[in-house]
Amino acid sequence: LQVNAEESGDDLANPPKVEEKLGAVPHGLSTDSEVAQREAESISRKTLRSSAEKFEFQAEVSRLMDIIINSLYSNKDIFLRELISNASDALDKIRFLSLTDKEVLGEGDTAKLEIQIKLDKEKKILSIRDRGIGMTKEDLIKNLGTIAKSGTSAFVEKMQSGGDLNLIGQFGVGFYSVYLVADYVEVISKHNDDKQYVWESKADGAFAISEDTWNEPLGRGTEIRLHLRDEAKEYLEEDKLKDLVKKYSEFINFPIYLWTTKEVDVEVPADEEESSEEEESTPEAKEDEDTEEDEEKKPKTKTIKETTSEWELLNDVKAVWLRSPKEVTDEEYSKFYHSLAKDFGDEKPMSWSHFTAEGDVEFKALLFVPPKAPHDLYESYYNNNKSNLKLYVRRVFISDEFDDLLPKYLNFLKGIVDSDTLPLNVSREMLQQHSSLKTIKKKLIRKALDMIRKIAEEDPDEYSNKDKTDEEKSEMAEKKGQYAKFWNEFGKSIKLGIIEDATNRNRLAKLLRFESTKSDGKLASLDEYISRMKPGQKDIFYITGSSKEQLEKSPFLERLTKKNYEVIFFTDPVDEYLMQYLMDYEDKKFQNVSKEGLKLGKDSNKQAYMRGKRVLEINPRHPIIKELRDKVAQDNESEGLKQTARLVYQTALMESGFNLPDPKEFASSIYRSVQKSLDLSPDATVEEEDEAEDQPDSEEKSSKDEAEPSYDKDEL
Ligand SMILES: Nc1ncnc2c1ncn2[C@@H]1O[C@H](COP(=O)(O)OP(=O)(O)OP(=O)(O)O)[C@@H](O)[C@H]1O
Repeated sequence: LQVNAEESGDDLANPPKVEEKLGAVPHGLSTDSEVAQREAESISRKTLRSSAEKFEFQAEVSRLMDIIINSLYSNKDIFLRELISNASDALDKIRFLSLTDKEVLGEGDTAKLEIQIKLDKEKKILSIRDRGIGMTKEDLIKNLGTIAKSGTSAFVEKMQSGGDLNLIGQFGVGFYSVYLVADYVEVISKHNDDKQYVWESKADGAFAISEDTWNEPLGRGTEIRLHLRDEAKEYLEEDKLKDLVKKYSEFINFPIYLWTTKEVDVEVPADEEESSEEEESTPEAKEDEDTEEDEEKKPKTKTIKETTSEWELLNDVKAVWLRSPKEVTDEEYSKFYHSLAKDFGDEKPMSWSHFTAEGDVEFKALLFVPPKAPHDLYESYYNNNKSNLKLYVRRVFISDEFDDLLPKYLNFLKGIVDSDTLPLNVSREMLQQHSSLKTIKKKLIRKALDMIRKIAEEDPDEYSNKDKTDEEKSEMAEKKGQYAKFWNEFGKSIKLGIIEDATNRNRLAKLLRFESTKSDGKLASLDEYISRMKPGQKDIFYITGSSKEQLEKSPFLERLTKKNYEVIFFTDPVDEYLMQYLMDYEDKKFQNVSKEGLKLGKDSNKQAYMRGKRVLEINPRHPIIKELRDKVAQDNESEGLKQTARLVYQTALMESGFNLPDPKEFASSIYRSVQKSLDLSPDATVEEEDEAEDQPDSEEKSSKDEAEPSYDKDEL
């Protein structure tokens, strides 16, 4: 596991001395005196290099740096994992580019995808170097100072209200944590498309950039040099760094080496006097000696202490997800989650699912439910298709921003997917179109929903556990309250799922929790509601409003509670919308108790029907009607008509307050009337849709409604 510095030929291994540099300036651009001056300037740390181009940090970044440099935060260790994580990201990027263009890797040492850490005790410098993608001059200016990311102000706000600095990585500003331990930082970087540059800053509002004409050429990649503060001397200890890498960066997928120096015993030839004495012995005496037993022979060597240096590998790069789940301990899963999610809080993930999918599309996946929702979970929800899963193809990292690997509502999950089926040597765009992705997505959703269901099943507080014995419950004590916690953090995502994912609507509805008139201040599920339904009760009753307190005063509610019906309180703004999609559950329809229709089932249905019909027929400018007309006018072939029928169906549902007795039939009748008005062929009707077959016409349906009231009039 150890690499000799001489063999590796690394310049970190043999830092050039100033005298050497003066003799042969690597890039040949500076005079000797300039080099000496810059070297002196950088070491004195009084000012940034005088000849450098100066920049001001963007205001938010500057505030962030102030907070960090003045922080009394005790866990300063975190800077190392942030730098290693950045180095690993940079290596992932160049490896990805090399899939389609091998040349980008370069040759010799430059092509080695690894991370190196080196200490200079004398100058108090800690250096971390990667052979990743590197940064151009423009990248350095943008990434390290002038463009504030969305997370910058969020993090500053968090810090000002006493937040935890440990979470810095989640806000995308991890680099700046270097100022917890250093008062002066240099970033030396070389991108394939640019010259080598040095970025430097003392976190005093400004940074400087110079073309690097004095350091050794990096080939490609980035070296971060931290000039440590006096109180951060501990980071010059090899053992400290070994511990930190073990603790925080164990799961980095590239080798991390530390340049270690140690004293070792070495055998050297015994000195000349002793050997010459031996040479002088007589031939007879020599013969006698030879015939004596071997073990009595004294070695002609001696042991001395010598200082040697070598690269020591600190991590084991075997990917957790490729191991068998039986072999991975809970602690390892937990640590892997922290490193993957850059979530270094104290809490374990709520749950995980580690599985292999086999068949036409093969992949391994490891999904986690985080302990907490990230600060920006629902920010720009509708414009963001990017999942939080890292996609690998045969162990090569492809992207952590892959579109549509999971549906949006599951974007709170973290994890990795490693596929054997996807091709390696194609662009990200082509990969994005690959047919296997649909299957992967489908399987991931299933597994994710199963994992969430299990959180509930294993929670002794959950209704589903009522039939468990006390012993089983005590075994599950650790999971007590987990589902309520899940619901608190991610309940909204489940509701969005019900709205967006028709295929899994029922599965998601099982995960729904709410308070009700009978839930006793706790959360209840729909299954629990059904189990408490009164004999003869056909529907699930709910009421929507801004708070439970307000709803409890509602006269609509009173009418039902008097008769001992349970009513669900939906108080989240998204609930009203949710109930437009969740029309039934286990064959029970949902009824809003504050809608007029509740008086009589038959009236309710008929009224809703008429209301929807009126909206669609009377308002020709309704956007859906307009779209419908355009579609039908453009294309009266069956595909266009099917789409149109679907549109009408959805609109009908929406416009009628989702109380339609039979929306398909309703859609059908509206559709026919639109067709008529456009004078299209009577053959091309919605009946072409499988689902719409054998529907009676609307008149018949209305009379059927009357014959089948949903409620017993007397009961209500
Ligand atoms: N070693 C590196 N090689 C190449 N680019 C780097 C390196 N370190 C930092 N960068 C660039 O600087 C940017 C800012 O880094 P920073 O650590 O603040 O945020 P981040 O890496 O995007 O997010 P996080 O802190 O969550 O890792 C990165 O996005 C990357 O573009």
